[in-house]
Amino acid sequence: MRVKQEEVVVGYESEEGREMEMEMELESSSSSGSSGELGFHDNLMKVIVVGYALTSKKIKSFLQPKLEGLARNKGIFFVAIDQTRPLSDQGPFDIVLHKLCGKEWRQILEDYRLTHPEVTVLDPPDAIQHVYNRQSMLQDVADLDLSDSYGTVGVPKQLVIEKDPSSIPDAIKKAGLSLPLVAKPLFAKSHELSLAYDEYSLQKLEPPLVLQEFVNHGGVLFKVYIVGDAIKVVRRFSLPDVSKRELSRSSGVFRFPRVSSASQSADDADLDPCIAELPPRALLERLAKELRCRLGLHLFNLDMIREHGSRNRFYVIDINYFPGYGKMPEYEHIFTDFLLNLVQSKFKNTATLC
Ligand SMILES: Nc1ncnc2c1ncn2[C@@H]1O[C@H](COP(=O)(O)OP(=O)(O)OP(=O)(O)O)[C@@H](O)[C@H]1O
Ligand SMILES: O=P(O)(O)O[C@H]1[C@H](O)[C@@H](O)[C@H](OP(=O)(O)O)[C@@H](OP(=O)(O)O)[C@H]1O
Ligand SMILES: [Mg+2]
Ligand SMILES: [Mg+2]
Repeated sequence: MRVKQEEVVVGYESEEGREMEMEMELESSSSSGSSGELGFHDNLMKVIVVGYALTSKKIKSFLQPKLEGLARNKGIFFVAIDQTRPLSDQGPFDIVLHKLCGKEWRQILEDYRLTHPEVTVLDPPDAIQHVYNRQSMLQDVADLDLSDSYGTVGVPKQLVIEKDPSSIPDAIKKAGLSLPLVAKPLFAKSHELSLAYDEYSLQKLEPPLVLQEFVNHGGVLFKVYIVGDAIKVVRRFSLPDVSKRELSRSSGVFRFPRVSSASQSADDADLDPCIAELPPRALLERLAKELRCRLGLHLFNLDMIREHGSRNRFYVIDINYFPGYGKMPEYEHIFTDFLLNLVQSKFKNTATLC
């Protein structure tokens, strides 16, 4: 029997009814070829229903046919959440995957988490809010102050300008920030970035802002994607270094509307090995584990740069919740295994972020 995915969505009178129906779907899909990977096929334990509430842009980039196909082979079904209906009337879900804005939506999710502790909501709205603010997002990295034999990880010096732009030159001097500076909107949903060569030009910008020291890093950054325990790193081109000479000769502020997304992969580029060498695996594992725990998130990425000329002095400059996993190599396998493990460990009562 072939059950269309939309039919899997609603209307099971009992959990057993839903499982029976989905097992049939599983049997029919496994006869057309098994992935041979981690899955529930062989013992027909339980299928996993993942309700998702995502923008159409995110659905397009993330929920690609290859992901859905691989998931189905592992017994995972993605089901669109209907935002016009109560969440409790839908599903039942094992996992809720979401990235939507708004206070009202956050409240709906919070209420649902309280009334449905058996469902894993990826991730808790409060933890997501914490990384949507460019001041709080880096605080945990600063507190961690990671330093071991593999290297050090910090954050660039920064300050927040809440309101009055005329206070900027004094605030910069008082905080002892060195030029050049990058100015970013305090709220990370906005991606406009400006690079300032002097403190006075920054008065043109509209607070609330974060002003951050620009760190020379050879024009290459590392995107560290985290999906639960899994880590994948890719290289991307970034803003070029600013020399002392250039700094002394220039002034003004240069605006970049969406510098990060526009930048190309640097994985296949012919680069100086001192710049291109990926951060040490052991350092990334420690960092990811600590941040998963401190941030209370399963799904995020870090933008990391290596200070140019240093051996392994790294800075985290940005943290993004539920980033563009479609650009992460092998994300389909990594993500589906993550969902399986999540449900299995919840079932065995061993689920933990830390
Ligand atoms: N402190 C810094 N030093 C050097 N380069 C920086 C710094 N901050 C930002 N950049 C550069 O500007 C880019 C955009 O900054 P950032 O990642 O903070 O913005 P974003 O809009 O949140 O990006 P994303 O699309 O990853 O969410 C970075 O990818 C990097 O190239
Ligand atoms: O994966 P990286 O290069 O870090 O960039 C991501 C941004 O950080 C995310 O904010 C984008 O997702 P949203 O458009 O859902 O915010 C996300 O959009 P996408 O999922 O549509 O690709 C990416 O642009
Ligand atoms: Mg970024
Ligand atoms: Mg960002």
